[in-house]
Amino acid sequence: MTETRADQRLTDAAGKAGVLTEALPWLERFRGATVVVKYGGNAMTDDTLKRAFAEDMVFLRLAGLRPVIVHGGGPQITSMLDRLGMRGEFRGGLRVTTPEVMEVVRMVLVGQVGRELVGLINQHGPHAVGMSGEDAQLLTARRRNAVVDGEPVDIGLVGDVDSVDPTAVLDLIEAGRIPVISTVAPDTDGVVHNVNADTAAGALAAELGAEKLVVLTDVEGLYTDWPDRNSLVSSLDTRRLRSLLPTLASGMIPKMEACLQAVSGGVPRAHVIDGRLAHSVLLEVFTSEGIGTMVVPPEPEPGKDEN
Ligand SMILES: Nc1ncnc2c1ncn2[C@@H]1O[C@H](COP(=O)(O)OP(=O)(O)O)[C@@H](O)[C@H]1O
Ligand SMILES: CC(=O)N[C@@H](CCC(=O)OP(=O)(O)O)C(=O)O
Repeated sequence: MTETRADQRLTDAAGKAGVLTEALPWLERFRGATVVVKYGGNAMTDDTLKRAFAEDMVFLRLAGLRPVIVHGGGPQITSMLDRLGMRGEFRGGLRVTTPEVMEVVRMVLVGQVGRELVGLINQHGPHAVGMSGEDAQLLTARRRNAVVDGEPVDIGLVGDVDSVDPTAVLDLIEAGRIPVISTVAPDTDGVVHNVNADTAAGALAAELGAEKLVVLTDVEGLYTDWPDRNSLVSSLDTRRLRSLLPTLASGMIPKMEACLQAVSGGVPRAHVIDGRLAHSVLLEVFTSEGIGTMVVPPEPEPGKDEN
């Protein structure tokens, strides 16, 4: 029997309704939940993708969730350093940050990348407010002692998160806003440090008691044997992640450390997803299958209480 145009319309309509009804249990479950979304610089190279990301954040907010965005901007910083004739270098996935590089990092993250995201979201209404780790003592940094290949290395003004004061973020969330956070932060002496955005997102998700941490990047998820494309892992617990961490390379290190910190700090799930796919956040949050790699707490062993 041949399918008529009317049959086709009915099939399409049923498919669309199916997408919406599949979202219903997740809408119920995540209503009021805080979701920290880390938007990596490598996933924001395309204007269409950036607009889709902004739509997703507004969608989450209007669906009753409480999105908090922590953005990166590594490639954007590198491109500005190039334009200024300055040399950039990474050690162990972190940028070596001299005082001169720090000025560029702050200018690009706060003044360029953060502003652009706020602007894109606010094309849909007065939702987004930008802030940096410097605002209202949101983040206090502690200089990071990096170790690469077992050797201590000086990577300059790179900070770990020493403390988080989430008051200003909570105020914005309560007011119905979407905080958009740039990850530069002063130490206790007021010296501004460059904090990796994954690191900051992990710490913030734990401190806010988020329901989820979602990290958008430019790869499908975590490959246990990178770059073997057959080694993509859809779910792993923190115990397995801890044992994998020493084998990971470059940008994946801070990302998976952030997932580990968030889940160990009480966040039930952390996800690394492909930001090159338009609306990947909606697919992760509102579909039963989800996408990317999910990190969860380990099943408790009998008689043990461990994260
Ligand atoms: N085990 C791994 N699984 C997935 N990606 C990996 C792995 N090891 C290294 N990578 C690299 O890490 C990159 C993501 O990190 P990064 O470039 O810092 O992204 P972002 O700008 O989103 O923070 C991937 O594009 C990939 O090239
Ligand atoms: C210390 C450190 O490496 N800081 C990062 C901050 C930006 C960032 O994390 O950007 P992505 O998320 O796009 O990688 C940097 O200077 O590139």
